[in-house]
Amino acid sequence: MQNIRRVAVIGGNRIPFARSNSRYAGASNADMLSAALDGLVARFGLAGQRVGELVAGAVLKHSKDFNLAREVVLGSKLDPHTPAYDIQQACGTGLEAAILVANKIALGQIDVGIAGGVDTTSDAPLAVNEDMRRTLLKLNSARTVGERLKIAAKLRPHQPFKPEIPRNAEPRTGLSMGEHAARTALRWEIDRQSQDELALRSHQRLAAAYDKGFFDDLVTPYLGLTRDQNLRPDTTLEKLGSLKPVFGNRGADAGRATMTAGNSSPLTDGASTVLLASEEWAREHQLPVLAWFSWSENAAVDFVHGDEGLLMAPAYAAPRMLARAGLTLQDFDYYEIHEAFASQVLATLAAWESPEFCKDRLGLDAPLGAIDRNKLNVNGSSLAAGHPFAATGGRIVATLAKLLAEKGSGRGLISICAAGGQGVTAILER
Ligand SMILES: CC(=O)CC(=O)SCCNC(=O)CCNC(=O)[C@H](O)C(C)(C)COP(=O)(O)OP(=O)(O)OC[C@H]1O[C@@H](n2cnc3c(N)ncnc32)[C@H](O)[C@@H]1OP(=O)(O)O
Repeated sequence: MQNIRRVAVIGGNRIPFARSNSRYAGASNADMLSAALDGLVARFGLAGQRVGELVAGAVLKHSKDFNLAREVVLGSKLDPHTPAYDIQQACGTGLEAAILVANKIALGQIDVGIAGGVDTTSDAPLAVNEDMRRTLLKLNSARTVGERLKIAAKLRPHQPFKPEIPRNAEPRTGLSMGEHAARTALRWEIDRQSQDELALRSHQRLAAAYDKGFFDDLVTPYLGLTRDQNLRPDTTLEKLGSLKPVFGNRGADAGRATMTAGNSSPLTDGASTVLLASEEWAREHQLPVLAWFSWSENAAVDFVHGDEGLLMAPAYAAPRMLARAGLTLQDFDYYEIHEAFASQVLATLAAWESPEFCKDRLGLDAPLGAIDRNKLNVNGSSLAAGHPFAATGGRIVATLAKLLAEKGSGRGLISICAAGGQGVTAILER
């Protein structure tokens, strides 16, 4: 085995994120990931090149897309000898793809790789119900007309018309991401005003970043969109405060519900890609390094049997990563905490500030403490940009790497909560 090598983030490219069932309603995962990849290939002169590996994923995937990443490579200008495969780690997919690529580069197994992610809730896979599915499979394998007629005769009239539509819910609890987050918001007493303020800042900061051209070399226009469609530069605290709660608004605690369409990330379509390489590869190709991909850590919580919140795993992952890296929570210039919900970000920060949580759950003598909120999601995050599940990690890695490059030095923490009670965290440095 070779020595561990430094891993460079060279850059990223994504398409503007669109509201679900809107501008990209006619586009597939393959269309959008291809658009993001084409932009990356063009920006970094990768046409005709064999890249070490392309790792990508989608949370909602059609069965026909069994290796979406490879299909997208074959449709791109990359050398078709570029190996590619799909992964799925819920909303952590894009970051996990970057970690996998980075680890192979670090170990000397590849010199350059691309991480990608894409999702569309507009073109979600829709399955027929279980009875129908099994009947159709039997019909497909029947050998004679007689056999087919026998199987078809068993079909009940309602069967074909009862599709199974994918829900944004946990299979083990039946609760949606938002309903789980609402419980966590109550547990951590996250108030409505703080959530709305976080949402407002996300919109204001994303709009300001677009205005000053920050995304000019990170986002390529697609299907008529030049900016993220969910971005509302003119939203106000009053408007956000007037929205009705949409999660946690049933049952005994309905009166304490705080989560609205304004302080929850919206259902979104979009794709992102990130180019990672060894230092030597970057030098040979005369491409500047934006930042170094230095640490990562995953965690999972038992939200089924225990009282840990579904989206609280990053609160465990980040401290473990800090311990391994020999850093404190305050040793950062930027914090990129994925805004699945404003309440999720605020609950994570509250946990790190809590002496009880840090002692009982993390086994620490003292709380991790507060962060400087001015360093949090400085160019906005998922509340404003939207959250096409698997594409969010790539958006964040590219944004943070460019922030570090512009600053010239420093360190940034990435934290992404994921369905299934998981969390993916990483550190970029320059
Ligand atoms: C999956 C993982 O692994 C981990 C994770 O990240 S968990 C997160 C996963 N994502 C989710 O769960 C998605 C959660 N979001 C949703 O389900 C939906 O977006 C939602 C239920 C919250 C809202 O859906 P919706 O009602 O269709 O939203 P939408 O119509 O856009 O907004 C409702 C209203 O609020 C208004 N609004 C929304 N945001 C606003 C803002 N920032 N400012 C002002 N008004 C706003 C809209 O204008 C709209 O007003 P009208 O009714 O007057 O038109």
